[in-house]
Amino acid sequence: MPTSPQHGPSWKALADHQDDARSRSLTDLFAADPARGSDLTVAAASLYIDYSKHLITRETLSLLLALARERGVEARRDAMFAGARINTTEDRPVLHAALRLPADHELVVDGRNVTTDVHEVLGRMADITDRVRSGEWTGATGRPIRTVINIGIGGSDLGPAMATRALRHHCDGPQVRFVSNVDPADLTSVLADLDPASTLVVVVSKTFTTLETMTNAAAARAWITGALGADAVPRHFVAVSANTERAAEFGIPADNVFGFWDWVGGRYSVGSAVGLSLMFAIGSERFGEFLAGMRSIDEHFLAAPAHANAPILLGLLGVWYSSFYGADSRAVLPYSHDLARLPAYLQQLSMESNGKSVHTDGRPVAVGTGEIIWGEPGTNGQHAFHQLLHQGTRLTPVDFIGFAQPTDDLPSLGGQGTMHDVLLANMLAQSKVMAFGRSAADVARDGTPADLIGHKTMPGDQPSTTIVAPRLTPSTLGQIIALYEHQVFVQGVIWDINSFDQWGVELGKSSALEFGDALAGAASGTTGDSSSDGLVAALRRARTAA
Ligand SMILES: O=P(O)(O)OC[C@H]1O[C@](O)(CO)[C@@H](O)[C@@H]1O
Repeated sequence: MPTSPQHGPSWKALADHQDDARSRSLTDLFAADPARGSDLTVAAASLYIDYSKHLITRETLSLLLALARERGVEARRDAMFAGARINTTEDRPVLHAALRLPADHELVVDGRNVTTDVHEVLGRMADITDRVRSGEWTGATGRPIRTVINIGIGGSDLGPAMATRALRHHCDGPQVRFVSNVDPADLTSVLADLDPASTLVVVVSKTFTTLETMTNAAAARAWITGALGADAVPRHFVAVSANTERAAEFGIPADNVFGFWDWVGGRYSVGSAVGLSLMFAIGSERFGEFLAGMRSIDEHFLAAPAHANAPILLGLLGVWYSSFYGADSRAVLPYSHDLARLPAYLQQLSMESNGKSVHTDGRPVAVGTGEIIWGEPGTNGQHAFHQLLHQGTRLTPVDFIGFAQPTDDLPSLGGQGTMHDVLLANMLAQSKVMAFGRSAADVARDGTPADLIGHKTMPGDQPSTTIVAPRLTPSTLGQIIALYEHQVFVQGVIWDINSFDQWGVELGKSSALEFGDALAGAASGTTGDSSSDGLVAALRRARTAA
């Protein structure tokens, strides 16, 4: 049984080393080690990752790598890829990596070759995708499908929604829209300009019990049947679920149900049938490239030695800041407008996975775990929250993500270079300024009045990783997703937490049902606390107010 990480010799060595390392600025570290800008980098598939602007020395790195060895990261990784039941609280294997295995790769779990099952579903997905995109699949009145609506939430929404937006340039199928929130404003606004006769609804829910999704799906069914009659459902609804019985009960015929398995966590499911809407948008071939991109990072994670293994290095850096520096959050700043939803996607991936406070055996965790992930596309964030990153008091590691080649480009204002160059120049400038800042002496040299020197001094030492890819394609998007998946995994192993359950969200779900009754006036008495009682009463009063 793994011990708590802080009891091992590597943790102690890192804590001692950190006392020493804290006094060294990034400016000092680069001056003392001019090669670090090229040495502290790692290549993974087509990603080039610079981690030189972190508050680490080469000694820190070797101590972190010793921690990874001590915590058995590589053995745990191998166990995950082999199908061991590492999701212990739910007694399940964790096999999202099997979703991108080639068809001839055998992986037997519980007596079944899971790759056969995966490719059977991928084949069915490709078949319906081709029929919808070609117009062969028609709605109940014989009209081809022009719009697909993905109804799902959490992992059944964020992955395909983020990826469909990111791959806008590769979308040449029906228009795909996403509905997730139980706020009726979401569904209503999405349906507003649509014709039911040319709309296909994909209901995505691993459990097929999630209240938000079932509510939206029922409302969408009423919208379809209201216009086209009850018999229209099989022509206008398909389902993606690990619970095929429930999907059938909803009225979706088995032929229209695309399964996946309990060994795929919701937040790790974009490569499964959960990606069906994405496949409708980009086609099955590009979806295959997306999976191959993920696979290329899986292979890197499996084969690269730890010191050159991107997910291991990035996972260790996440632990370094969360557990040793007490950093609460990490900003993810894609310098790509098409990746606008990546921070939201990574919020679920990381926070639902590692937002845990007990070890795998249920004992409380005594070190900082989990990271708050947030961010906006560059350059928008620069004019909103970067001030805090530049001159605030908090240590906030940053991930910059940029692409050498643009998806769109226009001439720059000055006519020199292009807007994409301006975008990239801003990314590079932000990572430099955050790292090295500007000293008081430098500010004073400019003739700045003494009373403004403190205000204009930039402390620097805001650490960052920069991830660069040639271009935003299905493959590179898949690579970025898999990189983060495995980073989250590495952190969970080091902290010895189960990154694959999410018991914490259950209580809120059952509590919401009770409040539903209270708001409707169906429940009598108290909700159990005076604040909630007051809020229910205020909402009920305000409903009847003019
Ligand atoms: O796909 P389902 O079963 O509807 O679940 C949706 C989401 O709800 C959660 O279970 C909890 O928020 C997520 O893990 C999951 O992605």
